[in-house]
Amino acid sequence: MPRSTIRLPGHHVDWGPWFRTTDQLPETLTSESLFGNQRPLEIEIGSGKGLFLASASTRQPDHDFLGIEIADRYARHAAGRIATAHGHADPDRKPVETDLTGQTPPPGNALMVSGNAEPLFEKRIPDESLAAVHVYFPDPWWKKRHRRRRVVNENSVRNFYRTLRPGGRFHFWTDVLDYFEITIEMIAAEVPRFGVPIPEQQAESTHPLDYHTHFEKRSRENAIPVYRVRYEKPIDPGE
Ligand SMILES: C[S@@+](CC[C@H](N)C(=O)[O-])C[C@H]1O[C@@H](n2cnc3c(N)ncnc32)[C@H](O)[C@@H]1O
Repeated sequence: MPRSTIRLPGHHVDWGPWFRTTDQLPETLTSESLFGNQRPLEIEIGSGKGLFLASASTRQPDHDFLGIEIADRYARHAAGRIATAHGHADPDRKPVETDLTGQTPPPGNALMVSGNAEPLFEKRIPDESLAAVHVYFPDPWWKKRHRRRRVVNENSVRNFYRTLRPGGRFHFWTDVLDYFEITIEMIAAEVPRFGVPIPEQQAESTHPLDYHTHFEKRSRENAIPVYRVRYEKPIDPGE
């Protein structure tokens, strides 16, 4: 489904401190280097419009959340949504540019990065450092010859397993049955220590921003089935 042109945050939202380009990031990505604290760190790959990150980070102030989104305009839009969710929107704010230098520390427990998650997971996230990895409704790349472009692939699931701490979670939701089935088989073959996928439920929504993500909302409004699972890294990964 083609994506509509996305709005950038307005001047009334001070979103710059919630946004980074990849070259503004510290070399190693941890709660300490990104947020200056020791909270458990959760990463979402492909945050789209940022609904999950905005709601999860306000719901769980004792965790840090990093969203990585390759489409720059979406990453900026998502930073605006997060800033708004954390009360950094003011209709009376003067129309001044927000700070996009990456110098202002994130004012809360969430940060949006504009860039490709794959190289970041390859080298810049320490082993056993993450509390969770979230991938919701990744681009399907339907054609067989394009499947290697999927963000959940042999290499990325090995990196998810490596970077999750014992007990850490990998959440994977999709409305593409083929992606779901191939991924479940592939994880069983590539990272059998992840164990069996655990089905996840989505509660009924009471208002439009109550959905887990925008694609979840779209799927449910169109009665499209959604396949939702999580994996948990064993507490003793040697077992
Ligand atoms: C189908 S959208 C789903 C967005 C959101 N998760 C949701 O459920 O509403 C998939 C998103 O993943 C992003 N994406 C694709 N490949 C990526 C990558 N390698 N790194 C970061 N983001 C990526 C796309 O730009 C797109 O915004």
